[in-house]
Amino acid sequence: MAPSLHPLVDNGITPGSSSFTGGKLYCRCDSDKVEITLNSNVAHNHACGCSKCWKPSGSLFSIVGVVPRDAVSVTANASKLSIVDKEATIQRNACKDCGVHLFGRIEKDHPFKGLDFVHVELSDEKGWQEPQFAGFVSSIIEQGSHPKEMDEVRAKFEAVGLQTYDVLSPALMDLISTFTAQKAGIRFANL
Ligand SMILES: N[C@@H](CCC(=O)N[C@@H](CS)C(=O)NCC(=O)O)C(=O)O
Ligand SMILES: [Zn+2]
Ligand SMILES: [Zn+2]
Repeated sequence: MAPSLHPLVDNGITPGSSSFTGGKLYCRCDSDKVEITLNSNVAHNHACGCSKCWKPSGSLFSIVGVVPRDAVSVTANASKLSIVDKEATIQRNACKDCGVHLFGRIEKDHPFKGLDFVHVELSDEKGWQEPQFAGFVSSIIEQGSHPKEMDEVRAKFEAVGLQTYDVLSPALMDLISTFTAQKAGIRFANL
């Protein structure tokens, strides 16, 4: 049987709603769930194959998008949250009991500082932006996927209309490089 990429991808992509303005995320504990309120839809939602992003069990990929950090609040059971790796660029706040990552925050100087990383499958609401692309695809090999399965994995993404990349999409890589260039003193006209 072909491996599951992610439940939000395997059977085709459901488009989100441009008028959707946010909702709540919950961890997967049976009781005393951590609750996060997002006052925004996500942007740049995508599949990520890296080893650090939270994935549902049985899935090869995470689905992760960003929201302005001002749009994120912990509205219940904040005491259950703990940062997975304080040294990582993205400080992923996970539920200590069920392991789900509720939000990832960047505190250091970085092009994506000010944006929090979230997984919209933790919400019951419909309307979240649909995945736009698949990134860090080759990284699944580092977690045990066979190199010979990669053609099939990329073909499955392409069949549902998602482009695959081995880092991020060109638009996001351009943003990162623009930030790096500006930090080095390069000034671009009309930007
Ligand atoms: N091949 C590496 C890639 C890790 C990586 O660079 N992940 C990206 C996408 S989430 C990133 O921005 N990481 C920053 C971080 O995890 O803090 C892995 O799978 O662990
Ligand atoms: Zn939990
Ligand atoms: Zn990732």
